[in-house]
Amino acid sequence: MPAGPGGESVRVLVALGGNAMTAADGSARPRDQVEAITGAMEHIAELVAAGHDVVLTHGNGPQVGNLLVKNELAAGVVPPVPLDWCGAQTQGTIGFTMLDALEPALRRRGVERPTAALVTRTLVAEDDPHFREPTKPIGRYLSEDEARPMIEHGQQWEDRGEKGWRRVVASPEPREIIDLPAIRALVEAGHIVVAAGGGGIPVVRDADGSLRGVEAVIDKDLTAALLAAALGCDILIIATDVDHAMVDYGTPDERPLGFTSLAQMQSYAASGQFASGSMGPKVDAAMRFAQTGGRSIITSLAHITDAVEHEFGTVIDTSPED
Ligand SMILES: Nc1ncnc2c1ncn2[C@@H]1O[C@H](COP(=O)(O)OP(=O)(O)O)[C@@H](O)[C@H]1O
Ligand SMILES: NC(=O)OP(=O)(O)O
Repeated sequence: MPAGPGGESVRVLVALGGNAMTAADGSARPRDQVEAITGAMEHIAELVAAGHDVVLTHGNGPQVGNLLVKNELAAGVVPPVPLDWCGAQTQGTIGFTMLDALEPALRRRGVERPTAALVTRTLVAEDDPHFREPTKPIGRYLSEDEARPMIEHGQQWEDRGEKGWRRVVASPEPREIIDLPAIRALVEAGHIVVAAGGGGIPVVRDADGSLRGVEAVIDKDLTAALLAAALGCDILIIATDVDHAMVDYGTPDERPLGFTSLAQMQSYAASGQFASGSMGPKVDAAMRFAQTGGRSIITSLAHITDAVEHEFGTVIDTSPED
């Protein structure tokens, strides 16, 4: 019998980190991406084969940053496209690559399910203060010396610790998933859906009601929290490259968080335990979904079935004292 923590089949939204779709050293050649995604889809197929109703979303930080650089470098030869177009292109590329890998992984487990990857728009506010203060790291890590000429050229880069420097771009708050009705219809019709990749293509609504893409990269974990609540998911899994969120991370006293009440997590977050641009938004998204009454789990991709069925990872839930 397929089982969630209480022995039942559950609806799970899995948000896959952009890093899970590149080689361990960050290399993003097409074959690195196909290989990483193929590995990731084995874990997804295992969760589906266990009987759970799975919806997928994914990051695009490494990919959208690389695409932006290609556009900038080729600007004298072919017309460059804006960042929101780059984001849309990553949804297409990552989406179809996920489906190509997921379908055979399901078949090997005797599961036949229709799949779909949906180009998804996410509404943001044009006056969102995050347009003025870029926070979203994208693309490759470079040394400070390599980043310096780009900074002098007007780009914003940030010291991201031991991995190096990374370009940062605007990342407005996701307000509404425009294509939610289509996602819901496909999910209810039994499809395994990949949606809202890279947090969704950021769009603003003009006075006449029409939508227009804007240059930004939305945090996919924050959109995932919105999507999970809108689809009535029981569990949001934020799958990344660490088994647990940790406190005192990177110090000799670091320790993994297991089951943690929402109130306790809020207190850790308020004391600055989770780095911005990496674990910070994951914890933020996890807390937002827990606040809607769901269960959020932050863990590594390899442990997603364990996370659903045996509460592995950092599990955030409302407990009676919350
Ligand atoms: N408190 C923390 N606990 C665990 N990991 C942390 C913490 N703070 C920062 N990190 C870093 O966050 C990374 C995961 O975030 P990120 O690289 O953005 O993942 P993804 O691409 O999977 O979305 C981990 O590899 C780890 O280096
Ligand atoms: N858009 C986004 O959040 O991508 P990453 O998960 O790759 O950072």
